[in-house]
Amino acid sequence: MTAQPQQLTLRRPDDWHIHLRDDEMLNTVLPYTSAVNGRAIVMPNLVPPVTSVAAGEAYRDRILAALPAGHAFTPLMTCYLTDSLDPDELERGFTSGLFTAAKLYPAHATTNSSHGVTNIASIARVLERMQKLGMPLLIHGEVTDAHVDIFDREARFIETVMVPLRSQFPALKVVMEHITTQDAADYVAAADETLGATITPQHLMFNRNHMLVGGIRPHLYCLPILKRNVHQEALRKVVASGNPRFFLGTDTAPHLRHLKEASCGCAGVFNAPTSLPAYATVFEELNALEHFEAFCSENGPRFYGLPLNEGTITLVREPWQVPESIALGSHALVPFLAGETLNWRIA
Ligand SMILES: NC(=O)N[C@@H](CC(=O)O)C(=O)O
Ligand SMILES: [Zn+2]
Ligand SMILES: [Zn+2]
Repeated sequence: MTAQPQQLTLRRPDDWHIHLRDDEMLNTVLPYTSAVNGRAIVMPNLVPPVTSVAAGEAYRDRILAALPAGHAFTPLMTCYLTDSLDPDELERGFTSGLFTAAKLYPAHATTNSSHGVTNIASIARVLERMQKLGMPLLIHGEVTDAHVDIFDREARFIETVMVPLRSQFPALKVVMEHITTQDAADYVAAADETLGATITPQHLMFNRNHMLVGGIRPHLYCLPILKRNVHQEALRKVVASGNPRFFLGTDTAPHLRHLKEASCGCAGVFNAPTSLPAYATVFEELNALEHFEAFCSENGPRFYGLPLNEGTITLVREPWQVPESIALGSHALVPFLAGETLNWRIA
C-alpha cells in the first residue's frame, strides 16, 4: 500500500473555459480564478456578446482593472461567432494577440447564446480563415432542435455537426468544450491531435441522479446537463487514462442565487472557489494523481501551442468546509459543493 500524499505541488495551472461576466459580478468572481491560474480562456457570452476587436479589448481592459494586486493572471480572450462575423475582423483580433480562439455557440443552445450561429454553412468563410491561421475553434457541442431530448443533444451534435465540420476543415484546431458523454469522450479519444476537450469538475463528480433524486438541486444544473452514471464513469476513465487531449476547463458560470433557485432557474455552476480541490479529489479517487498535473497545467497549453506556466501551486491535505454562499452586493452566489467538506485545500 502506498502512503497517501499530504501535499500536491504542481506547475501553475490554467483554466481553459470560464465565464467572468462583468461589472460587480466580475469583481467578485475573478479573484477566485486569478489566485490559482496563470491564464484562462474567457468566454464571450456577455450581453451583448463580444463580437469585435473593440469589444474584446474593452472587456480585457475591464478584467485587468478588476484583477487584485499581486495576481499574475492573463485573460485569454475569445470572439463570439455569429452568422455575420467578418473573417477579416477575426483575423485582426487573432494576429494582434487579442483573441486566442473563437467560440461557436449554436443559437439558443445555452445561457446568452441568442446571437449564436444558426448553421455552419453561414460561417464557412470564417472557419476557412481560422484553419489557415491556426486559430482554435471552441464549441458548445449541443444541437438545439426542439424535438431532440436534452440528454441526447451532445451525442446528436457529434454526428450531425462535428463529423461533417471536421471533415470539411480537417486541419482546424477544435476544442469540444465541457464534454459530458461517453460518446464525446470516445469521439475525442479516437480523433487526431487537432481535436481536444475540456471536462468540468461537476461532470466528473456527479451524474443526473445527484441532481434529481431526493429533491432538485439547482446548483448542479448546468449545460450540457449532467448525464446518466455510465457517462460520468466514461469521463472519469478518460481523465484517469492520462490522455493528453483532455484538459482542465471548469466552465465556472456564476448566476445570482435567486436566479438559480427559481421556478425557471439559470444554467451554470459557480465552481471557481472549489474547482482545483475538486479535481484533485477526483484524481485521487481514481488513483490517477500521476496524471493530475498534466491535466491541469500541461495538456491545455500544449494543445493551444502556448508555453507552460512558470511557478507552482500547492494543495495540502487539510479538510475545510466550503462556504454556503458568497456575498455579491445585496445578493449572493452559491459555490459548487457549498457546505461540503473538501480534503484538499490550496496552500
Ligand atoms: N454552462 C452553463 O450552464 N452555462 C454557461 C454557458 C455555457 O457554458 O454553456 C453560462 O454562461 O452560464
Ligand atoms: Zn457551453
Ligand atoms: Zn461555459
